[in-house]
Amino acid sequence: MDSLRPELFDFKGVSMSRYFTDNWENIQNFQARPDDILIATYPKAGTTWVSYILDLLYFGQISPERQTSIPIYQRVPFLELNISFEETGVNLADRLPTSPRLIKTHFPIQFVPKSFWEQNCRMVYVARNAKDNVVSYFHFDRMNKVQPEPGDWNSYLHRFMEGKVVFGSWHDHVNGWWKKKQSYSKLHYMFYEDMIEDTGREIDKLCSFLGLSPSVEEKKRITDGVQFDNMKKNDMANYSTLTIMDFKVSPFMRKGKVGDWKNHFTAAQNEEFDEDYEKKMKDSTLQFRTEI
Ligand SMILES: Nc1ncnc2c1ncn2[C@@H]1O[C@H](COP(=O)(O)OS(=O)(=O)O)[C@@H](OP(=O)(O)O)[C@H]1O
Repeated sequence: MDSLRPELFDFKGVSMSRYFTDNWENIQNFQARPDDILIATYPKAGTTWVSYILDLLYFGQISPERQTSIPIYQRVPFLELNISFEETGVNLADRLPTSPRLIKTHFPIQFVPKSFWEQNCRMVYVARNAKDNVVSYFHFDRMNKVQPEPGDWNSYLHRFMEGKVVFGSWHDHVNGWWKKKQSYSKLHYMFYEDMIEDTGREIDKLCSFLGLSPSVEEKKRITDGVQFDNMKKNDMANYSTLTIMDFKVSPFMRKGKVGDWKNHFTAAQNEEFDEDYEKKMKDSTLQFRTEI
């Protein structure tokens, strides 16, 4: 399985691996529909969490069997994924029988296929503070055999700061989508830390953006079902059915916390990271919480 690990290379100014660029023409020519909902994130920012919430909001009641038979990564296809032994994300999305279609992407804003804009699709972006994000990404790259070799924590942290990880710079990603939100009204920008603080409140905001009004019981069922411990033991949400991931190295649903970075960063790494962060985020109005 180790031979599956790809190289990182520069693709149109963004560090990428072949698994997300090989199908480029088909991805860029993807035909979005007006009711498609694009769930966009930098990797490890809470994609699965929000995907599962959206899936429950739209289909939890009308097709409960879906919850016990179809893994989340098939219900919400990963648009740019192209691994030879799996169905491509584009094909999966094309064949989705549902309406709306929920589609996942980790693309920076400039890579989003143009038909999503032409169709004026709704988009949900989730951002997570950089420190917890890099820790989560490091453990993910250790256990996921189709990600480049992560190396040791210190070198990984430095590569993350330089944007030399798959999907490129965290700073460019969160800022690019944030800037887009100022001109594109159909983009709902969420924060992982807010979800941890009050999941119910964030579901309410999401519902108001989507024009949904679940009953009190339904909302309670969803809020409970998407709590970390419940998702962790839910085989349709925890990725345990995917063989490219080695859960003995690290589980997909790993900690689900704000502030785990403190268990990884040394004082020196933290200082260096903060200094670099200040420079890269100096023109941004985005505010993140690294503890709550
Ligand atoms: N319900 C819930 N509550 C809290 N945290 C949750 C939840 N579901 C997923 N997670 C955490 O999100 C991290 C995985 O991020 P993604 O789903 O974006 O991963 S991926 O990019 O789609 O591979 C990963 O974070 P870490 O635990 O810090 O590694 C998951 O544990």
